[in-house]
Amino acid sequence: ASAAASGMHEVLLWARDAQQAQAIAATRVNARYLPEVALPPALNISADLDAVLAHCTQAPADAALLVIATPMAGLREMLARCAASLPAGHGLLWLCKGFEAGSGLLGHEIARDVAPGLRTGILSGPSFALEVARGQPTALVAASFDDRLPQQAIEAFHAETLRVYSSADPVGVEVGGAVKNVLAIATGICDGMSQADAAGPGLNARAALITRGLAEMTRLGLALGAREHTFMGLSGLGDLVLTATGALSRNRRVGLELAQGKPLAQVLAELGHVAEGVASAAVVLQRARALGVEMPITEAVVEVIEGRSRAAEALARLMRREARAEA
Ligand SMILES: NC(=O)c1ccc[n+]([C@@H]2O[C@H](COP(=O)([O-])OP(=O)(O)OC[C@H]3O[C@@H](n4cnc5c(N)ncnc54)[C@H](O)[C@@H]3O)[C@@H](O)[C@H]2O)c1
Ligand SMILES: O=P(O)(O)OC[C@H](O)CO
Repeated sequence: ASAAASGMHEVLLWARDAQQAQAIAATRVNARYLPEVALPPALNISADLDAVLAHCTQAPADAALLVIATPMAGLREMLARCAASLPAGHGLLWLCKGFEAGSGLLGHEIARDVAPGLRTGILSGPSFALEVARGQPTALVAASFDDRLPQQAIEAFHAETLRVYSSADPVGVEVGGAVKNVLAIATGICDGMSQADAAGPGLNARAALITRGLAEMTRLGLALGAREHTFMGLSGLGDLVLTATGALSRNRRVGLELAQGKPLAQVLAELGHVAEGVASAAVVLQRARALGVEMPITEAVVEVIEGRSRAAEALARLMRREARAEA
């Protein structure tokens, strides 16, 4: 919202917590989630979703764009509420990266269920919110089955410090965004073990995890109907490298702290933000198994998250796997 409001558009930010919305409007700072960033004066803030949606309906369908920025757990409800209020053909993007716990669905599959009349898609790619909000250079990808929606995203967000590419492969873009979170937990665990023991896994192991992680992300994506080259792009390799190695990643931090032996519940309580890879890991594995896709790194992450393996055992099991062709 901050990025768009710095441009030429009218931007309305909805927050579900009325007190928080009031505080943000009064102080121009989101003290709980982005305390370092001063919000643009042009940004309007409201806690009344019906009023926000009614305002959107006044604009022609091609001139207004809704962006859902909740965790994956809130996407279904938000899509349903938007679909109930917006006229058919309205454009809507989400930023959520994950598989829905329970249903095991990706965002575009949920949208097909609950918002079939809207033109929907994903805005994804390597983008720590803090850097985007500070105006640090970032490249994103907007993906949709609708051919006009990526262009709308470009018109809304493409600017001097934010490049927006378009993609017609929402499946690949969503698989990349969801699986990289699980792989960032894996590299966090690996790096946490390296920090604890100089004779433990090191930088070679991290590079191997990222590369073989990309291979398993691609295998799942192809089985779900994605295009292979998407995984070499911003939402695949790009977001994987960022999240697996970047100190701002919450998923990576979960892995680092699990490697220190902290219980998952404590790690999540201290984090205070969503780490989507935690909820997505088991779902990724479930969908992979249903499709006959092997995802050994994801399997190791699930074992550690569920407390069935210690990090060292999970790594040893990965190393004992039979030799195979790289491709
Ligand atoms: N933070 C980042 O750098 C970043 C970058 C790109 C994409 N994402 C993705 O965006 C999504 C949100 O991440 P975040 O970092 O903002 O999470 P966060 O935990 O920091 O903040 C989540 C926000 O959503 C609100 N929220 C939670 N559940 C909700 C619900 N059911 N309905 C409405 N609001 C709800 C919370 O009150 C909070 O304001 C995730 O899927 C994440 O993977 C995050
Ligand atoms: O902090 P993370 O691990 O949720 O990652 C944030 C973004 O998805 C990075 O692109």
